[in-house]
Amino acid sequence: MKGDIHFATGNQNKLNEVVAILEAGQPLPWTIKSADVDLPELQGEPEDIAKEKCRLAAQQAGGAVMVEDTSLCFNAYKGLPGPYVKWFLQKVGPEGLYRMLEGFADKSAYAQCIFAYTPDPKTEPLLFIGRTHGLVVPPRGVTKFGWDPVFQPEGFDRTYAEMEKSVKNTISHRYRALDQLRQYLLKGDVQQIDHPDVSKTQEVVGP
Ligand SMILES: O=c1[nH]c(=O)c2ncn([C@@H]3O[C@H](COP(=O)(O)OP(=O)(O)OP(=O)(O)O)[C@@H](O)[C@H]3O)c2[nH]1
Ligand SMILES: [Mg+2]
Repeated sequence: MKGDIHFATGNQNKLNEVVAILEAGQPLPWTIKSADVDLPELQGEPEDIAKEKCRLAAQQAGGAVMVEDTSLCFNAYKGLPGPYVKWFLQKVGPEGLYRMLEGFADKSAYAQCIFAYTPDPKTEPLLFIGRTHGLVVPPRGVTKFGWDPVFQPEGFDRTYAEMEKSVKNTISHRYRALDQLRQYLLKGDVQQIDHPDVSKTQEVVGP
């Protein structure tokens, strides 16, 4: 047992998926704890956002920390709304996201998840990027998680929202990024330096 890694997020749906993905794969010799820290919505390129988010989370949480930032990127919009999809979703909902592409023949998009991991607050975060390509379609399926009803991954005739979670969690942007982080943690010589001191933490995946 190597210690704790805090997954800092304010999004319960992300946490549920991360737990399910980690539990379905090769076990990690770390305990993953959730840290409900309030992270700012930063601006810029997704890679820079994920790194800075990780630095801020590590300062709050101490010890080893992972965060993720998710983008939904329309090819017709050269990658927008990208990391700003959260605001678009809040204002116009999934239906409005689909309508943004109404005048465009190209409805292709990709979902991108970037995990950033640091073993301690002083170390530059490492990035693990996962993309799933697909189409933006009129909403189908139960709206439980953000834009899931309008994203239909390549090779499927169902949207993320219509799929079993166990299927989404083997092809999703989140799975693809988290699996790389898992491989890194299993192979890498990762050492924990500080002991985390977060008040709002909860063990979610044990070794
Ligand atoms: O339908 C969805 N399927 C997904 O798989 C998914 N992953 C993220 N999202 C949404 O996209 C925005 C990302 O913004 P985001 O990365 O800043 O997340 P967040 O602010 O909710 O949490 P966090 O930053 O505290 O971790 C937020 O609106 C999330 O709800 C998803 N929606
Ligand atoms: Mg956020």
